Amino acid sequence: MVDKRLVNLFKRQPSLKPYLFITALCILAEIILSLVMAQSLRVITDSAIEVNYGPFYTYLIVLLTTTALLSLCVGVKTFSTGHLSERISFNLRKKGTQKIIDLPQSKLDTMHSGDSMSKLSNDLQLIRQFLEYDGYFLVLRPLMAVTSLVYLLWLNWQLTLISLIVLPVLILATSLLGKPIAKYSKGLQDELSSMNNSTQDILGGVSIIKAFNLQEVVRQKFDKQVDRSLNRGVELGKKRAVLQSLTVAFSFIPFLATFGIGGYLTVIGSMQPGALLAFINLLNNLTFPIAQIPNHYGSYKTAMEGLKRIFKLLDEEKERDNGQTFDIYEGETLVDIQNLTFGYNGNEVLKNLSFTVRKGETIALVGPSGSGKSTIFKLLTGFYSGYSGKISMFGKDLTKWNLDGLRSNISTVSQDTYLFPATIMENLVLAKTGCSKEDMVRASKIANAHDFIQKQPDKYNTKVSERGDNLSGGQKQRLAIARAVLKNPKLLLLDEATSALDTESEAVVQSALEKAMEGRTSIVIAHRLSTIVKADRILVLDNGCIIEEGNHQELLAQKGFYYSLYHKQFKKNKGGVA
Ligand SMILES: Nc1ncnc2c1ncn2[C@@H]1O[C@H](COP(=O)(O)OP(=O)(O)OP(=O)(O)O)[C@@H](O)[C@H]1O
Repeated sequence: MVDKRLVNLFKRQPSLKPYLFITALCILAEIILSLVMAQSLRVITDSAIEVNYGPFYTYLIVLLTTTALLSLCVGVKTFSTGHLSERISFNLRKKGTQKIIDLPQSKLDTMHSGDSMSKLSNDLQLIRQFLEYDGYFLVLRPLMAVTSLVYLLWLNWQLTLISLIVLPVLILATSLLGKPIAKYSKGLQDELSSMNNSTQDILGGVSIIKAFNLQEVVRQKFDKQVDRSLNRGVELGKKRAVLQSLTVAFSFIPFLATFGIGGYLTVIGSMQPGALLAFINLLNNLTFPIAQIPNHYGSYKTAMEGLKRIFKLLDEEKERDNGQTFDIYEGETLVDIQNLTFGYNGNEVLKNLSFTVRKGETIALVGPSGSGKSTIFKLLTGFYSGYSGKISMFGKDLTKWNLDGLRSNISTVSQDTYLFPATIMENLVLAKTGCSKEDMVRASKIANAHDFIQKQPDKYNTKVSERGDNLSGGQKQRLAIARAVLKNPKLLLLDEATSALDTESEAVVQSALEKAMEGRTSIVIAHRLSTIVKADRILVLDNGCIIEEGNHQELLAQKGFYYSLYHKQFKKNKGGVA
């Protein structure tokens, strides 16, 4: 009955055991105290009618003590369930975020960030609410109902059976209505998740939306999504409303029966007034919990749906963390690729590639868009696996490398530069923990970044805003180059896409890239003629195959694919962007 994962949540956190124990004690105490309270009411009433002061005062004290203990119990229970729910939801959030960091890039590329956000916010909130409130009552109320029933039967079994004649109808009605509630809750969670995805997409692409005047289209699409979620929410609300009113209606019938028949029995002297009072008091503990159980159960189902979605993320396989970090490599061939074939989802993108990169060389990758240049980078850095053929990095097979170890030897400057919302200095030093200020300034100078950093309001301590919006595209790229240089890598992977920059900025970035490459081994996805001309070797890719290889002059002399690419793309840009 109880979801195994829920049990495991507690099992995995032994530090929560004391709080679970306290919560269980509170449940037990509440049950016992409610029975004591009913019994006290009974004796107090009867002894007052019989003018018997001894038991009257004794039970009055018992009643007052019980009330005080019940208040204490509620306080302790609120603290312990609050603690449990917070600890568990924080732990899940921590693990979920950690898991996202640990996922392989191939998995991340198929996920939507909005969906992950939904798991770590909406779903977690539902779990938190359940653990803090409904979970407690889902255990307490059935137990309370059973003990109250036993006490009622002991008090007057005939009246109990008559009063509870409608109980099966109440249980049936509430459980029948409880099922669709769980179904609608799941639908609502899925809708909320896809709405989160859209919000994330809108936030990420707001400038494009404005630039292309897509506000109305996006608004309408989003409105439709909001309407769908709203309808689900309204439907859920309707079902809950029917459930609530049915519950109230049915739970009143036992009281009416008790008042009528119990009142009559009291008048004719077959039942003591105190017993009637105790009966009514405990009847509340029986019918009310039963009526509420479907609500708590609905919340349980919703929370378990959320937990299932979170566990789906937590159960994803991590990027491999095995392998070795090898010592400094003294050989000449840094990269050796033999018969490399690779595809995404069964579509071959790289076909039987073989090439080497020797120490100190600059290799330029050129080829039409979609020919597989960036994919080579993704494989060399271990972001994607599942290739056939052999990739040897720094003298060792890539599969033998520990990925952190491998990546510590490589710096990548990609087309999209990501800067963290932190200071410029923090963004730079993450490349090399413990580097000195001098190292950082030196790297920034190589990347043509030092001068513009000095002009920022707080120099190296200037805060970069979200997505680096307070910096120009060229400045962001130069910071990314500085970060790459600061790492002092054995291999530099550069994507030279400077097309988004104006001519002046592009020249500064280009010179930064050239300085970064000096004296290093680099593979460059080349877009500029100057880079291609200076490259030791050019690999010409088309449709995932290396179709030509050589330096600029050799390739021109071949008058093949490169020759026509050069005339179509590079020559007209004369040192500019392809
Ligand atoms: N994560 C992915 N999932 C599925 N297909 C992908 C993925 N990444 C790239 N591709 C496909 O692989 C092919 C090669 O892409 P790649 O990015 O390597 O080309 P490229 O030569 O770098 O292109 P460009 O010069 O435009 O950046 C393309 O057809 C692309 O659609």
